[in-house]
Amino acid sequence: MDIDVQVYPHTLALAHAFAEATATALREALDGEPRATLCLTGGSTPEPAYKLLADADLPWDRIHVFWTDERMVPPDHEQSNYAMAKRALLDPAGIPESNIHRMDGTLHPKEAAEDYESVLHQFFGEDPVAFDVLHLGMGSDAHVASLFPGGPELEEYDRWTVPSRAPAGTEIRPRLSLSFLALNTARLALVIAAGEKKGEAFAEVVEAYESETIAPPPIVRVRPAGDLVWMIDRALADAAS
Ligand SMILES: O=C1O[C@H](COP(=O)(O)O)[C@@H](O)[C@H](O)[C@H]1O
Repeated sequence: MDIDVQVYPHTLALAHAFAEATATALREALDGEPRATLCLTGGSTPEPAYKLLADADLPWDRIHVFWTDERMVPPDHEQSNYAMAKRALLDPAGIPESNIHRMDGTLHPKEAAEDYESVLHQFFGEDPVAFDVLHLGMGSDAHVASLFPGGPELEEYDRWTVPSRAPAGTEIRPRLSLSFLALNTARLALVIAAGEKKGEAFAEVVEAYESETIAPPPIVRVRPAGDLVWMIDRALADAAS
C-alpha cells in the first residue's frame, strides 16, 4: 500500500499544518451539511496543534467532537486525554458542551465501552460512525488509539468500542478505545507523529505497509474508507531512515 507522508521541518510547522489540514477538511465537510464530526486523539503530540486549531475560524457550534481513546482516570487528571483537549481546544474555542461527546474515564473499562457505544449510537444511529476528520497518534510501540500490540482488543471488529489495557510499565493501564471497525469508516484520517524516539516504530510501519505483512503493527491496521495522511516531523523521518 502507498502511504501519503508529509514531513515538516520541526514540530511547530507540523502543528500548524495539522491544524490547517483539519480546519480545511472540516470546512469542506460542513459545505451544504448542518454538522461535521471531528474525532480527537490523545497523548501529548497533538496538544500544540489543538491550541492552534482553537484559533481557526470555524463554526464550532456545528462541529461535534469525539475521542479515539481514553485512560481510565477522572476528567481533570493530568493523564486524561479529555483534559488535554479541554485545555488546548475545547475551552479556548468555546465548543458548546452539547457538541462534546467524551469518553467516561471514571468507569470500569467494560462499562465505559458500553457507555461510549451508546453515545455513538445516539449520534450516528445504525449508520457507520464515519467521522469527517479522524485524528490519530502513534506510540513508540506503534499502538494507535488504545489498541496495543498483541492485545485482544485488536480483534474487535463487531463493536465500535473496546476495553483495553496498556502494557506493563505504562502509567495508566486500563483504557477504553475505539475499535478498528469505528476507525476504519473515517472519511479522512490524519496521523500526527513526531520525534526520533518513534523512529524505530515508524520504520516498522513503513516496512509493514510496503510488504503487506499479515501481522502488521496496530497503526497499520487502520485502513480508513477515506484518505489517510501521515504528518510527521523531520526528526522522526530521519530517525526512521
Ligand atoms: O496513550 C496514548 O498514546 C498515543 C500516542 O501518544 P503520544 O503522547 O506519544 O503522542 C495517543 O495517540 C493515544 O491517544 C494515547 O491515549
